[in-house]
Amino acid sequence: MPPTMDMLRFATAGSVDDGKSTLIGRLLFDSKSIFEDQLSAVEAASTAKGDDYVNLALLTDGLRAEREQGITIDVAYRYFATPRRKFIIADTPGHIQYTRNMVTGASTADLAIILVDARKGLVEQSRRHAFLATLLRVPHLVLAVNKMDLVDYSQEVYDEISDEFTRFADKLNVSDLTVIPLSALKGDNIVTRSANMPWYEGPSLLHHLEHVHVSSDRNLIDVRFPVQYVIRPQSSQYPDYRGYAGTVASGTLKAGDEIMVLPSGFTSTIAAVETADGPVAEAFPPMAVTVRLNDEIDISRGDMICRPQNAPKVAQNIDAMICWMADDALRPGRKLAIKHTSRSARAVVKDLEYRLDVNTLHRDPAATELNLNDIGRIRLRTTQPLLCDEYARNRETGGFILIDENTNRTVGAGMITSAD
Ligand SMILES: Nc1nc2c(ncn2[C@@H]2O[C@H](COP(=O)(O)OP(=O)(O)OP(=O)(O)O)[C@@H](O)[C@H]2O)c(=O)[nH]1
Repeated sequence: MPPTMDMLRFATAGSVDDGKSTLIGRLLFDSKSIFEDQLSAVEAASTAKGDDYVNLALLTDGLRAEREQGITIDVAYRYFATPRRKFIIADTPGHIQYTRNMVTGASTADLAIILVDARKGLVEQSRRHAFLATLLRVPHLVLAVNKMDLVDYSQEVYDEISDEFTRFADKLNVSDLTVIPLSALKGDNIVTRSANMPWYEGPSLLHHLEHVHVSSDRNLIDVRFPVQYVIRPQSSQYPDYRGYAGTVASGTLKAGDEIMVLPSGFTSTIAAVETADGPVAEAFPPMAVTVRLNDEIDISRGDMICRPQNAPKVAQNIDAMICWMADDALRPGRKLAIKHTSRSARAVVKDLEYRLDVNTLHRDPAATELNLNDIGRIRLRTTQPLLCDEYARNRETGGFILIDENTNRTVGAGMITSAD
């Protein structure tokens, strides 16, 4: 099995105080990946607060505070591992600008955990999180019904929340949903099945995270290799060396494959695929590699290597779902910078087709603007063609971000629905 396949990236989402920090702390703690010194600091802080247990939220919050001293990073990534798998958690602070954070954290995730407080049941944000996760095509969704200890581990409470959420998820076409009752604080159903909930027959959270099948989620069919750098050492030792470096977005590449380069349309065959550690027999997503070709053709940054019979669209009219992330509203006529794969261009918003009410899934075609955290469908015209696919088919070549050219801030995340 390829080395990157035993890794799971997941994101957590929940409203304030649902227990996200406690859950992440618990996972890190129980998988023994907390550094001893951090742990003793947490113990000291917990004792100082008069808690009679180690407050794991302090750990996550402490790490988060460190990160918040830097201003540009919205999402912190944490790592832990079990003998079965490596895990990357995108920890997205819940309160402010949660759409922005969730989009950032979930856009590359294999799985999203949506937390709810068992005492409160589903709230508006739970539906929004579920909607965003499906909009971002996160392949696996977990509804974690937390704080079960505070509802006497009641099956009735759990069933009601689980049923209501499952009905909502059906409307969204969630492809894989798992609902787990747990207590992040007490550790029920986190690593092992809890004796407090004998009526629950599913897996513990960690067992599910270790076993959920993700390798088939990756698109290994459509070859898409956006060129990030052209490497020409210009040294007398390698006078003719020319390589194209980038990250495989989808598909597999190996020596001998016929390829086409867009937008030029020139064709060639792959001479070799190389990494920092030497040549490899095959490259697959998300490997960072350098591709060499058997013909000398003109290729620059932002070009795309694909297969002659399976090419992305070359398009300037882009229809997309947008999550708007800025305080100032998005209106038709606005000009923005667009970043798509390794390509940058400028774009103008031609039309706002509708704004979506995430709770009811109702479309409002009369809407004239998108405000902070709004989701809607827009039409863009770009100055240069994008080499793109529909997001439903390819998360890498179907996604883009919009940037305000005055402030250089990311103000929107887009998922292409069609392009011509
Ligand atoms: N009884 C009980 N309390 C819990 C559980 N999980 C979290 N809590 C408590 O709920 C409160 C909020 O937990 P946090 O982990 O800080 O919540 P959060 O969602 O991360 O909140 P933010 O970091 O502010 O977004 C804390 O007092 C926790 O100790 C649980 O399973 N059972």
